[in-house]
Amino acid sequence: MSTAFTPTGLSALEVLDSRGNPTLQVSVTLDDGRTSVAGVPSGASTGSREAVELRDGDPDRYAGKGVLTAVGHVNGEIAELLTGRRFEDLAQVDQAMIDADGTPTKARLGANAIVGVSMALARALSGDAPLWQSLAPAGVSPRLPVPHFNVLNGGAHAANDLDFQEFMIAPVGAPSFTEAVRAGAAVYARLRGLLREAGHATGLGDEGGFAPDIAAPEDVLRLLVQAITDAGYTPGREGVAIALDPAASEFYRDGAYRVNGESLSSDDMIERYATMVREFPVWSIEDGLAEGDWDGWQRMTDRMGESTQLVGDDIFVTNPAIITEAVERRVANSALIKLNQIGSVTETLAAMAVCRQAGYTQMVSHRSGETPDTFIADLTVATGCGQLKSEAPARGERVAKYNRLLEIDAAAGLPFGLTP
Ligand SMILES: O=C(O)[C@@H](CO)OP(=O)(O)O
Ligand SMILES: [Mg+2]
Repeated sequence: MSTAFTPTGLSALEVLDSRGNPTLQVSVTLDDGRTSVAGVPSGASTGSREAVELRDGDPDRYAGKGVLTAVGHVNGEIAELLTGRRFEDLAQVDQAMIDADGTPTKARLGANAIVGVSMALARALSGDAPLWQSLAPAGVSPRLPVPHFNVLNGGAHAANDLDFQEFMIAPVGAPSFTEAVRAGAAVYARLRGLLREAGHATGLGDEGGFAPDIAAPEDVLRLLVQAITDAGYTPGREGVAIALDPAASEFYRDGAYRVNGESLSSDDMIERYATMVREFPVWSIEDGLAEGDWDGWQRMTDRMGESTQLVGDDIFVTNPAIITEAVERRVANSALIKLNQIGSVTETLAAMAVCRQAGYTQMVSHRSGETPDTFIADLTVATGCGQLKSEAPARGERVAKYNRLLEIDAAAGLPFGLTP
């Protein structure tokens, strides 16, 4: 990405995401004729410090509100800013958009507009090389990730009574990416069977996981262990482990965590997780506590950080400055990485660099509202972070990411697994 270039065409249009909400598709052309397109994802359980996704009119973003203002900004102000101008690299373009926006949260032009342009440009700049190759930071060895399949949905992603948002299966011990995908698909299929046999509904949540009416997280964990075993795998890090994203900000109200009718303090909640980790093969917990509960996070890291991956999502929002503060305060030991949470490719790579330097692991993530765009598959490989969550192996927009990784695996034969 070191050769200078000039964008000659830039445009956006409104398309639908996987939840049926409007989002942007951005197209870019460069002076040497390279073109590319990117689709912008959108979250439902968002952190309050995320870069601002511009929606038209009503602040109730999920009432089918459009993105025409953001589309207009790409077609108007951003196109005017970038086209015909010579740039040295993507970082320069991203900075130009950040400066033009002028707000700390990309609220004026819209993080959805800016990140779409940034992703489309990164892809155009890769030219004939695979995107993962051109995104790879110096000194980092590309790697195929352990896929994290969200096979059971609750919280803001499903209409059931389950407070925890995501129960993921993670084939940590698989010998290859292909085998990991097979394991994910097999356990998912077996889980469907178990739910049916128990008389539960097998309707799907927003991310393709099942959304049965099971209210206690421990009951779900029991079921997952059964599904893993029945599918012929060993539950745990040597086979198929479990990762949780309770998305605790969503059930934290008036200073207490509300889980399955109980009202729990931070310390109760930590105790509950410690028991889960002891009794079930849970290897990773994302957003175990709420985004504002930094003291609780510190205590949880103290208590569990040695043995369990503790991932910050809502609390970190892929923000390099917030992650830096977390490192200083010994909060969590891992960060979830979402491009649209910070709003540009350059800042996403910067957040991952902060993590690498601090010894924090990283898990690249989709959003609950997705498009078929596979950018995150390449980003995961490029940064060698070893973990991706793109959820259930059963919906086109999720499967697209896994299929892109299978393609990369077949073409490049890279190492697989968690960072050594
Ligand atoms: O909480 C999360 O990690 C994400 C993705 O699974 O959900 P959303 O995109 O709704 O924020
Ligand atoms: Mg999350």
